[in-house]
Amino acid sequence: ATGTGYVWDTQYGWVDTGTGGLSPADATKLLQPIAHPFAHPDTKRRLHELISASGLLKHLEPIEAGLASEEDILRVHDRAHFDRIVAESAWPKGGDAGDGHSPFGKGGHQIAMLAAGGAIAAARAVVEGSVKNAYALVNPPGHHAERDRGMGFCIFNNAAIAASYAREVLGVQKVAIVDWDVHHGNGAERIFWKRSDVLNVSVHQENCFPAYSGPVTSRGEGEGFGYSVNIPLPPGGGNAVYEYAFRTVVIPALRAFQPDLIIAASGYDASMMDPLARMMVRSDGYENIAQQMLDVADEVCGGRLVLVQEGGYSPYYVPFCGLKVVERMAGVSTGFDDAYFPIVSTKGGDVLLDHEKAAVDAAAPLVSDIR
Ligand SMILES: Cc1nn(C)c(C)c1/N=N/c1ccc(/C=C/C(=O)NO)cc1
Ligand SMILES: [Zn+2]
Repeated sequence: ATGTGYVWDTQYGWVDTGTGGLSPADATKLLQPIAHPFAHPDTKRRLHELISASGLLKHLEPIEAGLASEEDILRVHDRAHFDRIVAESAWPKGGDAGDGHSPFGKGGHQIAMLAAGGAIAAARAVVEGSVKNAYALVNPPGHHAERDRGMGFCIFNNAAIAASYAREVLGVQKVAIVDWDVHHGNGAERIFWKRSDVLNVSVHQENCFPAYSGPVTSRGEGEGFGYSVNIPLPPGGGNAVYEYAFRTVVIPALRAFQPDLIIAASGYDASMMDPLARMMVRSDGYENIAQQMLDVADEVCGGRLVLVQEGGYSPYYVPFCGLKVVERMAGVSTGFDDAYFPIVSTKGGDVLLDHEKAAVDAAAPLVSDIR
């Protein structure tokens, strides 16, 4: 198949993230209400609008999100979690995903079901071959959501739900989930912790969020031992360490696993301008890892690659990072540059530092336990 599928739904721009940055406004703590909380949906709406205004949208195959079914959600999440989200979604001001810092508005369960449905629709289009690869620009994100609870702005684990749908409904045998959001992909890791037919690889800033989650020693259990790969990176890493981590660990892990489908939890919060982490990746750094993923997908699974949007909190920079990634997926150049490149290009991250190389080299031997 050729063509790049694209999922966006207007309601992804309607996620109500409340009045606080991470903590809701609280006069007793002098926490003021804020117009653009960290997880405000405008950041992802701006990425969609840049994809549209740049002309790239015309080169993409639109894929309808549709609501995931209860059955789709329950392949990954407990009934109790699902029922609580639906119940709190009926409250006048909505509820919380599960950590007290992840609010959603009234009717928010519907948008979360659309996000999971968008990831499913993208995976289905790729597996059925109506497109070669696909970008699911979904919201709210999902990679922190575990079976029994949401956290870190995540309600349902969109990528894990798509992976389970591909395996149990579409008959895909081996799925790899590669998470380059800057925060640890704890959700899919826990969900597939004991499985060896889903490989989970997470590249993240060490100890950023969840706290103390995703050390290199966290490798899975039983049948699943070796099929959770964690590459924690020291703060301050930029293009160089991400290029090195993908070239020397992530891509070899995918070659060893030989998946039938690759799903990427694609967040842009490792960027030079993100408020919720301390990495320094630029748009050209994201282009590089995207190209490495496209090449290995061509090599091992006929190019079957689905990117599912996760985090990314800079309304300035997420649009340009995402634009460059989707351009690479579609093999199209819009002719528009990263408008922030003059600002971010002189700030470093281009040289692999010894302690960064050491952190990646610590994870390299993990690949030998993948078959
Ligand atoms: C502070 C604090 N205090 N407490 C108790 C909690 C639960 C706190 N949450 N911190 C957070 C929550 C979410 C993120 C990023 C999520 C993301 O982008 N994932 O991809 C970062 C920090
Ligand atoms: Zn993140």
